[in-house]
Amino acid sequence: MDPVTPVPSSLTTDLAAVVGADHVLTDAADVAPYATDWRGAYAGTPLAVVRPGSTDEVSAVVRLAHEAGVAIVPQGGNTGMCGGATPSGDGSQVVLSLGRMRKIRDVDPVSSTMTVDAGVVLAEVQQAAASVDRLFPLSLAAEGSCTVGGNIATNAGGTAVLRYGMMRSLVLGLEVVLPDGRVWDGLRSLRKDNTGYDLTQLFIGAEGTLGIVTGAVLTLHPATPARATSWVALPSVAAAASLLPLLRDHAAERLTTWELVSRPALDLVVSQGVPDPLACDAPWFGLIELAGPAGATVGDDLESALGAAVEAGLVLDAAIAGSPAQRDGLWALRERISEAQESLGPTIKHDVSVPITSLDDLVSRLAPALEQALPGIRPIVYGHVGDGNLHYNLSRPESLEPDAFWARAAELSAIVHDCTVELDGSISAEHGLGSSKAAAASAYKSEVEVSLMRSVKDALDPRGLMNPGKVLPLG
Ligand SMILES: O=C(O)CC[C@@H](O)C(=O)O
Ligand SMILES: [Zn+2]
Repeated sequence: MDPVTPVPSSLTTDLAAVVGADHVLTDAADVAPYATDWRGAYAGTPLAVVRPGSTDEVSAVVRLAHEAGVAIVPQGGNTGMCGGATPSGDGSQVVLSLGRMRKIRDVDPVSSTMTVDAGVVLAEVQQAAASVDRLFPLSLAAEGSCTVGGNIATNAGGTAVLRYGMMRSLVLGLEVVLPDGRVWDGLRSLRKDNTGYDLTQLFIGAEGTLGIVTGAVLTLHPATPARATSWVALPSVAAAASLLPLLRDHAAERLTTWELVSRPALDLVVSQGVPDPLACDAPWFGLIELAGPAGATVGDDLESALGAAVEAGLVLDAAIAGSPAQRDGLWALRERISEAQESLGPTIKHDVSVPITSLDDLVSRLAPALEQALPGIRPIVYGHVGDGNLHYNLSRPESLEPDAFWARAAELSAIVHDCTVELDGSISAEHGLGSSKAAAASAYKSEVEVSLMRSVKDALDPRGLMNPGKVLPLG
């Protein structure tokens, strides 16, 4: 990386000439919402916040920053989990918000594609797909505020990955502003394009460290208005894992969601007013959803699957949603956990995945190890069991002050991550690395893998100005 160049005082004036003075923010109060993430877990001090309104403006902003040697932190809905969109604290970085780029450029129900600006909110993409009787299946709790550019940058997951894959399975083409300001127009909607390195996939999940995604061609799926949803009580995590092949045998590709919720996670959302449909004294619970086209017999499939599961001792009790309102109630039990946990103080988050057959082992090893390290610690465990992905999130013992708990984060995370890696897992299944997990991920990867990643970064961003310190640690 170049030595730090003094920032020319003309930079903000030049930026204002590109995007308009109203869209270059420098006052502390104006930049505050962009300086920290939604949880307030990561905070920085940007040199300025710039809000371009088009790809050409993004390109011109990046070119100016490149000439000035100033680093850029791209930001979408600011709903990330790992500090990936938060600037450093030294006032040297410009936050580039994509929030004004909100056009749906094209919807094509015949080829089942949609072309969008990066700043379009995920829920708007879902609605635009529904308006032509199609489905955009990415679904996650932050869908009302996260943006498609952020979903692409982080390769977002959510609750329908089991059936549709992660964001990288839903993108056909991209438009990217490169670190020197050039624009790569890869907005192709081809299903087959076997012409060399897959640059589209390279930018997905790169967290803005290789360039800024400004537009995307998304792939749509057939609408699934027939839904059957159930909340189940489970004897163990092993039962949850064994249930997956059973559900698949009964529902095949109609199985969309298989989510796991631990007793403490359920108690937390219930304590915040979400009704518990079972009142069953079980240690684990789950949310199952089947979806299909109009007329599909998903209700019958679900009932026969649950009957077989009860007979096999994998399910203790089950409630099936009888109306859309009841379905929303069951989903709230799962989707409200993340926000509800914030009421217990700072959360030390872990987003780990292991082979599904090792989930039980992971949970059985972690609970005693963490309790021994910090008696009274409260793990709030839940996640996407069908993907082998658990959010093993830790809240402080009631008697421990938040700061004292936060000070133990590295040590507690090492316990979770070491165990995950011993079981051939990943320390970031769906949230990405941001600044918080970049160093840990590099430490667990082989030297060969890290050096390949560094080669890619150096080739595309030789001056290290695109979201420095994210994905790969500095230095
Ligand atoms: O807050 C979290 O750790 C998880 C958020 C999200 O990925 C979820 O699955 O609810
Ligand atoms: Zn998740």
